[in-house]
Amino acid sequence: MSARLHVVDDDPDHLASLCDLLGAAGHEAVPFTGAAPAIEAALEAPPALILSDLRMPGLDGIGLIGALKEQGVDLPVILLTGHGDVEHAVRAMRAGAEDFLEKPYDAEHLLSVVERTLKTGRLKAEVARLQRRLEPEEDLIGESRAMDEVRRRLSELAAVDIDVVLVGETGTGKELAARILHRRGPRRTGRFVAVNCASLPETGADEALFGPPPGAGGFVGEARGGTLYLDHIETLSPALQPKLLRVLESRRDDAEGGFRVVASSSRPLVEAIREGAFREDLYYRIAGYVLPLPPLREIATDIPALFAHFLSAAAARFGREAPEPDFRARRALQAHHWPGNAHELRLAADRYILGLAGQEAGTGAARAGGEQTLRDLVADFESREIARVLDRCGGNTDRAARILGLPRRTLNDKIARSPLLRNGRK
Ligand SMILES: Nc1ncnc2c1ncn2[C@@H]1O[C@H](COP(=O)(O)OP(=O)(O)OP(=O)(O)O)[C@@H](O)[C@H]1O
Repeated sequence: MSARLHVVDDDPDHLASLCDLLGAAGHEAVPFTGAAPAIEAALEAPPALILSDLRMPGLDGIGLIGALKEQGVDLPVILLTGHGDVEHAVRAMRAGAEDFLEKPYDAEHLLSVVERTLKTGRLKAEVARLQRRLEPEEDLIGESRAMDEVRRRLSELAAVDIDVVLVGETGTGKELAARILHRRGPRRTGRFVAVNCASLPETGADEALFGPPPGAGGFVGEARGGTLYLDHIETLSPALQPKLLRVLESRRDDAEGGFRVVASSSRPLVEAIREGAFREDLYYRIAGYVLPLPPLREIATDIPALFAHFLSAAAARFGREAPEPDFRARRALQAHHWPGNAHELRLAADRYILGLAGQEAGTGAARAGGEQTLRDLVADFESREIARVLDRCGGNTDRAARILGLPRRTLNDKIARSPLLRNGRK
């Protein structure tokens, strides 16, 4: 199949003969006598591949690959190296060259390498297209000002390929945000490797992270060219912190361009630093930008939309009808504290769809056939919230009423009406 190829060589005779050869094979070969104009042209209209000499005055072939990567252009580049120039060939491959050819090259061999690379490129594009269709891009839901701001920041940060620390309570969408940073950034063709620092085993964590030869395999190796998501980094053991620091420092000299780090923490890392639980030098390696994610109670206007999203997902998962939104319960949904944020809201939606909302709490609100209204569901949450606060206050209804912002009589009424609370107070 014919394709448009960019050919780069500072020697005009070589350049002309390469273009002739590729043209005779049915391709459109566009000549460039230096890396800089080739990069500019590739940014404007990316060719199917670039065939470039390695050694050129000014920016060489490896510099060309680096510059394209930096600009977020993912293109296969084949480099032409001098005969027996093993050191440069190795550097070329490490820098991310698709392949290399030794000069003087055999015309047939050159054409077969070009064809193979074009075929791989077409397959990759097809796989990416199918993947996009199978996994429609998820975005953060919410129309509040705070959520708007988070989405805008994420788009800006994704484009500049900076390391980011996401700070937020459990279920505030940190992992979803990290995936968005990866998917919209220049490393999107690399892998997104998620590591939960909280579940790294005491022994063997080293190997899992860094692989057998230091820095070669493990999660860190898999993430090369992509994004390493360090979930719950505040829990990374003191023994592993200096090791991670060393790996991150060596990223700078990594010929393959290293990887992007997105870390998440459930509390501000500066707090952990103050307590001596987190290394300050490690913090300054990863905190290119610190983005806080708001808890649901601070973006209460977004709760109904997110709940509706989880309801329709649950309905699809359990093969049930998605219910009509019930606006009467809107305020009550918004008044709940949702300490588990999206995780808790998703479970609530599951329970609602399965008709389990009132039953579990013993409020007696559940009806047969999954017919509870959102009101029942909210009554369930309300009872749980009251029980939690009463528990914290040692059963003192005066104090509980103050914390809950309810008149004491209203609280007593609610306790009298809820079997869960009545039983709890016996
Ligand atoms: N604003 C949002 N819009 C759409 N989906 C959301 C939103 N917030 C969270 N979710 C979804 O809720 C679930 C939990 O979110 P996620 O795993 O990203 O949270 P997290 O902060 O990483 O949690 P944890 O701290 O427990 O690891 C995911 O399925 C995520 O897609």
